[in-house]
Amino acid sequence: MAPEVPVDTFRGTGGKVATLNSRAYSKRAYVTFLAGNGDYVKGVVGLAKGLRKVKSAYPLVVAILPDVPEEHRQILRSQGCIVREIEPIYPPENQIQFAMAYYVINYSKLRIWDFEEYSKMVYLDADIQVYDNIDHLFDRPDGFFYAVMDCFCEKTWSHSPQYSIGYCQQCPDKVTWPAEMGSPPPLYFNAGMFVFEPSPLTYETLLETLQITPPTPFAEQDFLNMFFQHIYKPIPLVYNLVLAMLWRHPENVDLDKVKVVHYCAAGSKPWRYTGKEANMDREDIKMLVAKWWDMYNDESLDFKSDDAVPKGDTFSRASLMATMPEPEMAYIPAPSAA
Ligand SMILES: O=c1ccn([C@@H]2O[C@H](COP(=O)(O)OP(=O)(O)O)[C@@H](O)[C@H]2O)c(=O)[nH]1
Ligand SMILES: OC[C@H]1O[C@H](O[C@@H]2[C@@H](O)[C@H](O)[C@@H](O)[C@H](O)[C@@H]2O)[C@H](O)[C@@H](O)[C@H]1O
Ligand SMILES: [Mn+2]
Repeated sequence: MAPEVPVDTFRGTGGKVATLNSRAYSKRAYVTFLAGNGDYVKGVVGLAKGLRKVKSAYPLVVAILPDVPEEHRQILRSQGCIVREIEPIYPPENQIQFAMAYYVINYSKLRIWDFEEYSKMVYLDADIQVYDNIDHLFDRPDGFFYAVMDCFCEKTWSHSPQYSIGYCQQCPDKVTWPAEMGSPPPLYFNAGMFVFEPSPLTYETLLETLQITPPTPFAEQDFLNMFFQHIYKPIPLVYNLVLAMLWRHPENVDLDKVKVVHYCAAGSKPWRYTGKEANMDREDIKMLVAKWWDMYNDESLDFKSDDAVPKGDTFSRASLMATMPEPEMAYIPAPSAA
């Protein structure tokens, strides 16, 4: 009986050759975004260690702006990250004032659609931590944009009609959208985490559309919500717990089930946490910040060169595949001679 050769084995010699749909085997990766020479690099290190702890099968790509210092780039490489420099993206000239200044650099996130060597990516902000394996998100059907719904109740939304009437998509029956204000806003996602497919065509269209779209308060988050409105698919909150949900919609949160925590509430960035801002003295916030630091300080989670091929029974074929070159051809079991 001819030896069985796993169908998705990478390049080899001999045996009958069959081409496979290369998309089925194209690369997947997590991706985050880093700008500046400040302490967000700690967020990326924490994220890299968190993904390692949950045994993610896919690498972490870090899209960095040119202002990220070499020392920080080295730290990221030493943690097994794939560091990719990108050029900044600015919204249309003389209209920047309409976006909250703090968010303008986030338009540069759009460069990740240009990472066309990847067929599917999961974007995660650097102030996000992954506490449970979420690799299965890569298997969601292609052709959609997956992300978690945001909340409109924080003061950061005070510019919006939703906030002015107390409407939030997290509890649409509490304050119903008044007919005189037209139809309720379409479902709106938080852009700190999303599942997407890089593509040259999408990338080109994003940039062209951006040039004719006046900036708005939540910058690239508003823009992405407008751009992907028709293919946006909400995914459960466990994949991106926007911390304000803990005090704004506690009925929607089961902390024991949460897989991904997004430290986006004012004062909640673990690496600059003081506990002084509103809600930051809550026991659940203190627990989540401590959990982030435990992960960040856990030296057993530092990248080691043999990490590429995990040891022992914890290793999964997917993780081996993630470290193997993309199969250009594959072998199917040669017909048995017997
Ligand atoms: O000085 C900065 C500000 C932002 N970011 C990146 O941009 C993302 C979005 O900003 P932030 O998470 O602070 O926004 P929030 O989710 O808190 O609104 C961050 O997570 C980082 O990945 C960065 O690298 N350096
Ligand atoms: O550039 C706009 C940013 O908008 C989002 O953050 C906001 C949003 O979540 C609001 O709903 C909250 O009220 C607010 O606190 C929070 O900062 C994304 O997390 C971030 O990645 C980025 O896209
Ligand atoms: Mn964030």
